[in-house]
Amino acid sequence: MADHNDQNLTPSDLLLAETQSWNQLYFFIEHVTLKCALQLGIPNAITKHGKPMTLSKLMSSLSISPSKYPYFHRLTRILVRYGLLILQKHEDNNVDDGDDSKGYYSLAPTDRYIMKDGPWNSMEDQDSFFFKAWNCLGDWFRNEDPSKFYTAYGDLFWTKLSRDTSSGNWFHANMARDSRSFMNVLIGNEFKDVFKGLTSLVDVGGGTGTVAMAITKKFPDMKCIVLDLPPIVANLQGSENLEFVAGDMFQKIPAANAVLLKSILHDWNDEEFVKILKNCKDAITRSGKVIIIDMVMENPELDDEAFQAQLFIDMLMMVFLGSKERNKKEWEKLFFDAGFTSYKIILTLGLRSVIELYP
Ligand SMILES: C[S@@+](CC[C@H](N)C(=O)[O-])C[C@H]1O[C@@H](n2cnc3c(N)ncnc32)[C@H](O)[C@@H]1O
Ligand SMILES: O=c1cc(-c2ccc(O)cc2)oc2c(O)c(O)ccc12
Repeated sequence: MADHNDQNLTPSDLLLAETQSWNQLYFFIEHVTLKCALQLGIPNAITKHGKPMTLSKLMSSLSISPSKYPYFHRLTRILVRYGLLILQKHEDNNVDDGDDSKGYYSLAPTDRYIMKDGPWNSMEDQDSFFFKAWNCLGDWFRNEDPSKFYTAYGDLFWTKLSRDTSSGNWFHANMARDSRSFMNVLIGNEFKDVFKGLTSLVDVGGGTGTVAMAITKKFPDMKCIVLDLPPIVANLQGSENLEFVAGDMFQKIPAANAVLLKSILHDWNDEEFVKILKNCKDAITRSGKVIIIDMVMENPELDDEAFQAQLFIDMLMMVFLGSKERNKKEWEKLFFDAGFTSYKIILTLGLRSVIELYP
């Protein structure tokens, strides 16, 4: 007797549903195997070796006993499936011995971003902090807390970071890596026009200054201020054209030609968003502008893989901050609610867009 749920499914539907349910229920294994690769040091071992390496050489470089070969090749097999590793088969690969793992393993191009020095890969040392907030997400939909992070910690994200030095350092180090990577693309070619002609700029929520340092290096005549919370900038040393200012963007933003907001507005709800932008409007000159670097959801320029990444980060915003990523219509409404008259989406670089906002 077919289960009542199956009665409308054909046999092939049932078999497809089985495959889909395994993939949906066990999708987390991609994350587990990536973390395992990081934990074992596979990317660094291959990078250090300097060229593709056989499985046995990889195992010995990782001090993994040959007795684990029957298991280790299954880990590398799934890492190849996920596109984290590339397997180049031996020319004379003797497929008769059934060992399809023979060949040379190298890192996929994306790994150099994810594994070696990309942002957000040092979750190892923040396993509990980062992943605890994700557990039992359903609980949050049944309570009145502002975010799942609050449900997990009894603290808002920024409050917790300012109180917990190691998590705060982990977070700001990752934001700095994200900024270094993004600014290399933005300033490294013709997109530097965004900052052209500016004599002063305030990087609001500029963290430890990675973006501001990149800008002042490229534009030495520009005076840059990094505004961030006291615990973040307290011990940071500025330079001739870079100053760290402790403050609260909800209170006041120092005056300048332009204000930069990178990965800021997606941290806040609509009311807070408008408050920040109103303070930005008060800070810039009439001929000035606000430069926003953030995601524009449902961006037709982006492919499905990028859209999925944006959905992940939107979930991240919901879980950690109770905030959201916004589509073009949502951005535009809040720009006008904050009293700005016009804006331009200058360009899209990967997941994020550069938007200029005019008073
Ligand atoms: C997601 S991080 C972005 C950092 C940096 N803009 C970047 O993209 O790398 C958000 C920043 O906003 C800062 N922040 C949070 N609340 C703030 C406030 N009330 N006033 C100023 N900065 C604040 C945080 O300390 C953090 O550095
Ligand atoms: O954990 C994050 C990650 C981001 C992030 C990652 C990649 C992007 O292309 C954009 C943003 O941003 C965060 C953020 O703004 C925040 O306040 C907390 C956590 C994260």
